[in-house]
Amino acid sequence: MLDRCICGTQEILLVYDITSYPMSEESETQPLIALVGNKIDLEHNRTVKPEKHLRFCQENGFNSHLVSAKATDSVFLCFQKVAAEILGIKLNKAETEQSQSVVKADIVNYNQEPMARAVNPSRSSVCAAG
Ligand SMILES: Nc1nc2c(ncn2[C@@H]2O[C@H](COP(=O)(O)OP(=O)(O)OP(=O)(O)O)[C@@H](O)[C@H]2O)c(=O)[nH]1
Repeated sequence: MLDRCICGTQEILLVYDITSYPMSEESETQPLIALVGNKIDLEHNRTVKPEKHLRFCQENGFNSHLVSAKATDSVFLCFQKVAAEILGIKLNKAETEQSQSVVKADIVNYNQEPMARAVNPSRSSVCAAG
């Protein structure tokens, strides 16, 4: 996957500070790495299969996140999970659901449809969910 991210590149320079010894050999903890798949609002245009995303995470020991930077709810949840993992906190269901917006829709009873329209003609009574 990395080769795809840097396609068209002929060389990559890794620059470090010769006056500061790399911390990785002295530090006992390694940073957590997560793979974040963006644009999940464009599921119909998906070209990276979910299995491939998950396999890559499993093979490399990465955490997995799927977000849409456009529909920002999932981005907040992603950062919430990352922060919880760093702090060693286990998020409960209520905590993970609080950042996900609830979509509300009217329930249509077609048998009473004419009456419902007469009572509240300005409200739409049709809902389409994708
Ligand atoms: N639908 C959708 N569009 C997105 C999302 N995130 C970014 N985009 C759009 O994708 C385009 C590229 O976004 P950038 O923020 O410029 O990302 P980038 O990595 O610099 O993109 P490139 O320069 O194309 O590699 C923009 O038109 C964004 O509006 C998303 O979650 N959903």
